[in-house]
Amino acid sequence: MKITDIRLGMLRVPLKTPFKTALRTVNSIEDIVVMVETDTGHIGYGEAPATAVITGDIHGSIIEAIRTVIKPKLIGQNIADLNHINKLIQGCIMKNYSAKAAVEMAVYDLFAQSYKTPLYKILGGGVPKITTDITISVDYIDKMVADSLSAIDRGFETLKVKVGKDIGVDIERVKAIYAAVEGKALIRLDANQGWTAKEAVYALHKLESAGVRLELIEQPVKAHDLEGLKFITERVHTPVMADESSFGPREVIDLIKMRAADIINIKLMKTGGIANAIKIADICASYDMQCMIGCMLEASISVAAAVHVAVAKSDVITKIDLDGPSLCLFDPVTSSVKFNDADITIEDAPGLGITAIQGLEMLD
Ligand SMILES: C[C@H](N)C(=O)N[C@@H](CCC(=O)O)C(=O)O
Ligand SMILES: [Mg+2]
Repeated sequence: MKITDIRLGMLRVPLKTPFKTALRTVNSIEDIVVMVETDTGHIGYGEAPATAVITGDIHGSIIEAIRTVIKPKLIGQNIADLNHINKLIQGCIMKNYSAKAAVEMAVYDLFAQSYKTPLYKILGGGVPKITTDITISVDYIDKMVADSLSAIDRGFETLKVKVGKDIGVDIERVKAIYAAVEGKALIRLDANQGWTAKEAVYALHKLESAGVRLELIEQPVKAHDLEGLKFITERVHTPVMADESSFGPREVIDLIKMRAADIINIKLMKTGGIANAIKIADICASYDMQCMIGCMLEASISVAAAVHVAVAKSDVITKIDLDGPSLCLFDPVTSSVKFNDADITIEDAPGLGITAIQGLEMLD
């Protein structure tokens, strides 16, 4: 099975409600879809969101990186040579992790299709059923409480509560949500780099001493502020998770050696794809460290790839934040990965099992 072409499309999906974090507000998903075509007629699918504030990637850079750098290296390559192809993708251009991830997951899709097997089985197997949290966007306190209660009504048992806007209001936001959902849902916080290290310690001590039990705090400080992350990790009981501070395996090794965080959030758009995500999971496992697998604001093609990774590495990936499809007004993708609010399952079909994408605009 040889690669004959790589085609691109744009997938637009409106969100149910605006997605608001300390970094940005978004009303719809607009992702680049990658289709890797082969001489056997098989097509592998991938997807890349333009999360400029986190990865630096924009639509134009994703398209250009794939068209002008990655594609010429991959035409003619045999899908059976998966590791060789991965090396070409990772080595042909610096950074551009979302473009690399989208192409690499399409190649993995084809590799698994060539064995007529679901991707997670090729990655090591597992039980094809996981449970995700749901994001509660940062907003007025009453709105966040109402959103939390309606998420619980939809069956979500873990809420990823966005903070990081204003430390005083953030403390009140979390107290109010905790009072409303205590005993019904677990709360994890994500400040998306919005606090200083001292503010984070202050806020977490206030919350801890008020009896608010949090599962974890994700990325309280700026991505580059590893010393700040360590300062917080050493001073609070709440586990600290690195998100924007950890992209690839090298950053994760640095964070572990510094003891700067307790948990790592793996995202395919930060690692540049599945191979590095698995590498990070294995590094963390060897240090007895847990991981989350997360997503950007992404539709269900790339999130499906993350679901396959989560299932195969469930020994170390113990926390799931794959709520992109649940935030969408509808799912335009038909695949073997079924997103049913908190419950995500994989049916038995080769590769990522994608059979149709509604409303895809071709870019070439
Ligand atoms: C969508 C997911 N729950 C999430 O919050 N992901 C990111 C933010 C992604 C984005 O801005 O697109 C995170 O910070 O964990
Ligand atoms: Mg985060």
